[in-house]
Amino acid sequence: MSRLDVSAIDDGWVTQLCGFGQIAAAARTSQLIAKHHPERIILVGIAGAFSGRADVGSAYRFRRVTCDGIGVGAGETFRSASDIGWAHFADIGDEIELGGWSDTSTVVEGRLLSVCAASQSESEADARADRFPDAVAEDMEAFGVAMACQMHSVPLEVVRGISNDVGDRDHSRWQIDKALQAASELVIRLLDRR
Ligand SMILES: O=C(O)c1cccc(C(=O)CC[C@H]2O[C@@H](n3cnc4c(=O)[nH]cnc43)[C@H](O)[C@@H]2O)c1
Repeated sequence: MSRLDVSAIDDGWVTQLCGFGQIAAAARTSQLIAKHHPERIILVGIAGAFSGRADVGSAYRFRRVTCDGIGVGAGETFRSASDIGWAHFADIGDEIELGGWSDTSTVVEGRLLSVCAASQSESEADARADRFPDAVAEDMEAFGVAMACQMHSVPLEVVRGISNDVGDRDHSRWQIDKALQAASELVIRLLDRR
């Protein structure tokens, strides 16, 4: 079974699961922040890469996360919360800046797109890639975690290992172990440069 190897990470860090999808991740993060009062948080896991924008088996650290899927409509007629003039909460819109580490050398340009339902075909992936020309990868939790962190004023870093191409539903092609290994290594490098 694939797992993230966090054995090399210093004491003082608490490792917890955030759950699946934006809602579980936001609620769980808020619960964990209330319990542990962390100085900072790192979200680590896997994500899909938009074609040609990231390599399967590599890991990336992101500067910003954008929510896709909360708003009105679907497909080409979808309008996001910000598009229709709504904030998600107070001054939090569809996009949240990440970071908090002084060293930004391993941060990738381009955004992480955090979706409610993963793209299920190449055409859905292409449509999302067209709507977000600077989106590097797609995940399902980062925006929810970022929302909770923003509300609690806790800096968040997001590290995602790329396990698959966005839209690819054939799990036999996914490289989860390699992606998690790359993500572990990037987190350890990040902790060394704090
Ligand atoms: O069964 C499928 O076809 C399928 C397609 C995409 C994602 C899933 C998941 O169950 C995602 C689990 C988990 O991993 C992250 N993740 C990994 N690859 C992707 C992706 O291509 N698009 C969105 N999320 C992805 C995600 O954060 C989930 O937590 C199943």
